[in-house]
Amino acid sequence: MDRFNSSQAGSMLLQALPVRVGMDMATAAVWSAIAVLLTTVVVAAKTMMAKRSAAAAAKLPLPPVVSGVSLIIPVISRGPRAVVEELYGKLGSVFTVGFLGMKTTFLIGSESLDSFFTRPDAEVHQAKTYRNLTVPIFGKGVMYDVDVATRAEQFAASFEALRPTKLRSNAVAMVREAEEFFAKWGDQGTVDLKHELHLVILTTASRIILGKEVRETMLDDFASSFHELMNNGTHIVSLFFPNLPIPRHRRRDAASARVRGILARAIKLRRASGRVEDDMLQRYLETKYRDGRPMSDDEIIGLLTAMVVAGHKTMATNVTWTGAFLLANPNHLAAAVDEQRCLIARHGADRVVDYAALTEMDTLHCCIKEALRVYPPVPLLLRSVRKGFTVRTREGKEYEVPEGHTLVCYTALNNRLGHVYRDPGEYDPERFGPERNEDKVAGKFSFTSFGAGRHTCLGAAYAFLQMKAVWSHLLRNFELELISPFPELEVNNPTPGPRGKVMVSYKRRKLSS
Ligand code: HEM
Repeated sequence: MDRFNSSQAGSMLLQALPVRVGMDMATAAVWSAIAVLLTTVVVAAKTMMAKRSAAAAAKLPLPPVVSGVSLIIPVISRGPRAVVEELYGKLGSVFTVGFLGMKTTFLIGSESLDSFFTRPDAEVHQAKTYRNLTVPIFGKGVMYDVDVATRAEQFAASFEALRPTKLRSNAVAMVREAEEFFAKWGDQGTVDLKHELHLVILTTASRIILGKEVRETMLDDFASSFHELMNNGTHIVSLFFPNLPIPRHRRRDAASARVRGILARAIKLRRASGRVEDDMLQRYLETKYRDGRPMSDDEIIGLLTAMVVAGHKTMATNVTWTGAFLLANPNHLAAAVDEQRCLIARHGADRVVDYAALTEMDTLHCCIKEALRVYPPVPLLLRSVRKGFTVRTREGKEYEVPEGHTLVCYTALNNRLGHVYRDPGEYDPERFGPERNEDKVAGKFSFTSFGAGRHTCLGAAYAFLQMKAVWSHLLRNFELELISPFPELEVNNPTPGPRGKVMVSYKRRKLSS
């Protein structure tokens, strides 16, 4: 292309020169010769430069490689994070794991992650790696099963329903749902907090995302089918072999059919009622693609499922970890309770907690964010390389990452780097306070629990509001105590949460200023 442009420029020069100087044939011949010479020199120089830069690129080494087979036993015995951390210590912030002919390159730390988060999909592709897991759950024709442009339109419709103006009304619904849900608890008792929090998050999502029809008439059916879908559809095996004929996948597919049936009924009811509601279902019903085509029912069902999946396990997991950490750390619990006391003193005990009040809860915000840092609900982000690129490591080395590699942003380690976070293994919400701001000062990809860049989470603001609505209600209305051991992390799950039950005892109280 460059060569073509240079020749073209040369011939244009040849055509233009005689006219400009208005000369005789001899002079024109001299100028023509000069032009040919110049063109030849330019073309030769460009070709040489192109060859040199290709040679330079070719000379860049590939990242150091380690055999995946040698990691199987360490991963099983010590867990993936410990193993990746050890490789990071030995090989630096960029390295490749080779396994069964696949090459997976880990990019650790803010300095190495730029290409992962900012390159266009044509070069660093997101969908391919997530398709296996999501198509059996969301169905075909949505999210990672469509081209980038269609997905962008589908996300734009979803984002419309998550805008700050919408979040104001969502916040009221979130607080109301929390009040109604916990009103069912007695004056004192013992509960599995994990189970309860999963339910309250799902109940609220069913109101704000799926709408009144599901919330009021089909919630139990939806909750049990959705639970079955998530339990069976998100195993690590499904990420690699989504259609393996195993009982787990048969249960997943049956649950998926039930969820689809429920959502199809909700759409029908909404259409028949002629009502216009303030929820995500309404948003999709009113959406038209750029070419004027409305969304099909199948697409709406797929997107509604996708939004509940994207938000439910992630938020439910994180509110549970937040609870476990607060109940295991009395000083941070006391700080979060004090903040609620101050807000009650400032606004009065009777003022309903609304969007403005939730956004004032900075201490609680940091407690939630710190749980997201320590145990990110999505610990592993994936991409595939379609066009090779150069990466510069924190240690100052340069590598070529070639086409065909899978890329990993391993948030579980990225969020715990010692040069970014002080005592990274400690639960310390104050690290996000204005004095320390540890994630901000260390580079823009230091905290990747919501991803970053091109595909950053669309629901982060929604998620913080929802999680604060739940915890501000609990802090104001209950004294809680963790009575089971501090939970361990689930294994073999791409979105791991706390393993087993998280038992707490509660006693009702009315917090005052
Ligand atoms: C604590 C809660 C949440 C966490 C930890 C979380 C985490 C993430 C992460 C890590 C990504 C980036 C994936 C990648 O780069 O490959 C992401 C993307 C996304 N999230 Fe969330 N999420 C949460 C809540 C939500 C909620 C409540 C919604 C919607 C209701 C949502 C909708 C989305 C969507 C649509 C994307 C895709 C964005 C894109 O690819 O352009 N998330 N989320």
